[in-house]
Amino acid sequence: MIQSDKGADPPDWDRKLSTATQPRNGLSQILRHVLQELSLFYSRDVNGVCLLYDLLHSPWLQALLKVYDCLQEFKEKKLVPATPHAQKLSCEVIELLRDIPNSPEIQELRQILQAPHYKALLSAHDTVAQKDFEPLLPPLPDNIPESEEAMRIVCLVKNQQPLGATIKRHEMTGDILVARVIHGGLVERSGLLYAGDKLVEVNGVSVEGLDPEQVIHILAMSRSTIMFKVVPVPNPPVNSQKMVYVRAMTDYWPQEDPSIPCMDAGLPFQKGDILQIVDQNDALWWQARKISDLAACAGLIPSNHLLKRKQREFWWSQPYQPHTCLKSNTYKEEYVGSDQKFFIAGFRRSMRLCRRKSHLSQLHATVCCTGSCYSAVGAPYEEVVRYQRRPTDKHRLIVLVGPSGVGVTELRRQLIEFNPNHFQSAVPHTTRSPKSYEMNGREYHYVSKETFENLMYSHRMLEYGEYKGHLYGTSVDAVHAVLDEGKVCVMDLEPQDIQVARTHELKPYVIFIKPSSLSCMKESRKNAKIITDYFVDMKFKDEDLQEMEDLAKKMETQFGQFFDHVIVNDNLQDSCAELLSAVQKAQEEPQWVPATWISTDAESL
Ligand SMILES: Nc1ncnc2c1ncn2[C@@H]1O[C@H](COP(=O)(O)OP(=O)(O)OP(=O)(O)O)[C@@H](O)[C@H]1O
Repeated sequence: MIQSDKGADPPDWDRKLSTATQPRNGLSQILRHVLQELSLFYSRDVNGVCLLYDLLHSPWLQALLKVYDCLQEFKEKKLVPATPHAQKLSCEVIELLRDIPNSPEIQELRQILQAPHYKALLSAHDTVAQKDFEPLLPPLPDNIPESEEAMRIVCLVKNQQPLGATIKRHEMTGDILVARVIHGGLVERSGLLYAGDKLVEVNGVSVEGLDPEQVIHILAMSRSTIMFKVVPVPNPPVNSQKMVYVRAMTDYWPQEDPSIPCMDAGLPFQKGDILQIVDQNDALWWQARKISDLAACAGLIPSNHLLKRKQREFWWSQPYQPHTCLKSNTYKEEYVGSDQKFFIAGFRRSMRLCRRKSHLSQLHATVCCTGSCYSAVGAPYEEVVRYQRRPTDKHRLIVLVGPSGVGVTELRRQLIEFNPNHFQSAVPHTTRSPKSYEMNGREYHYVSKETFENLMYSHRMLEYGEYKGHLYGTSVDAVHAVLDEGKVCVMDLEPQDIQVARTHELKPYVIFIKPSSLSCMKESRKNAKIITDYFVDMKFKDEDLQEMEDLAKKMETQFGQFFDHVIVNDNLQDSCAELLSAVQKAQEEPQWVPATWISTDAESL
């Protein structure tokens, strides 16, 4: 804390400053004036002035402003090398030192001047000072025929980066044309070549009659500079489109796509990646880069339309397989955790056996196939925007997803127990009648089958299933009831139900709970129990863990594009901490969300 010595004389700041070298009109000078003014109030002991005086008077602020002023002065000066021959000068000094009687200082100076890194530094200095890094351009030919007047000679200096342009042969004329200029590449940054320019010569070699591959070979052989002679395209295309961000909903590997115009220019991506689309001029091939690497040159990706077509072709080329959904919903009667300290609504216990028995699972299987087949027929890209929840906005719904037994319920329970005033589950609906100790709206909302089915068919149910002849499910309104109280609603969903929850009103943040490796699971789940249909808890068998791992892989393959965060549930305490931090980030930090959640008139790609 900064303390002020009330009543004491103001420190002698003016004198200190006047002895220092002050740049004219610098910030230091302004500060000096402010302090002069303040010193009047300081002596009158005006409230708060001492604190401000001490702050402005602090040596670190003084030093910082001095540095700032020096930098400002330096910025205005034009940099001119003291000598462009520092290396030669250094050699001369070494020669002179030979004639001087030896002393420790002379010896040290000689050592410094002869050190290889120092010599390299001087050499680099001279290169820059003499500006001999600029390319030596070959002289223009004297006798340029009149017909070549419209030609342009472009010289590019090669560096480590690819040139960033593709070429093709015109089907009719056989001319070699620049097919596309890649955003962020050397060619694009030079602004000298455009898509449609006709190549006439490369490094003095005529390209007439050559294949694109032969031209590429000439380019590959060129060393430092490449000279193109081109007939410029009359109206070079201008990329005036705004940049769009999308979430990839499928994987794409250019190496496996024979239809890509230039495999080397392709951008591979995986579902869930956020891409910045920088060019959509071509109806089939767009240019994009990953937001994780925005400094990189863009790459080619199939357009929305083209990728959809590819997905459909692939889908139809597959042999028929009956659709088996990952998991359908079943509900245990209620949560009876042994260490439950207080009542928490909305906890269900599930079990594979029970699930298989469920009659409704068959019905649900057909419904949810649209979800599991999503990656095959759905939109390949989803437009996204950065969303930062405002403190007055409702909280985002937190959805936990994971294979049965991985610890979804355990993590959710621990999160709610951590702060039940902030985190809460939604109260589910059921068609069974309440037990004597149950209260409508506490354990469940008890409704008739007809009401339940109405909710189902009007899409007001986020999830539903059947257990022992009764329907169970969680409604959108039950989630809203939690959110309206200003709390964070935490629920677990089967992955095929995520799509139903993905609405602008709930803005779900999906966390995938993933099992760790089999060997780690065997160790960490030694004492863990699977909850069975008969309330007899059973230890995990090896095949349970293997099944969990297989299911997790399937979930990631089919639904990975929807996961905002992945937690590997190895150590329970670590996973709880990670869950808490992820949930906080979801509410407080900007996240990529579908553009349609933010503005209803967002254009679809
Ligand atoms: N990281 C962990 N380390 C050790 N035991 C764990 C861990 N996570 C969960 N468990 C235990 O594993 C068992 C199964 O967890 P849980 O009931 O949460 O599974 P689930 O994912 O909800 O599956 P289901 O939906 O089938 O009930 C519980 O006994 C739980 O305490």
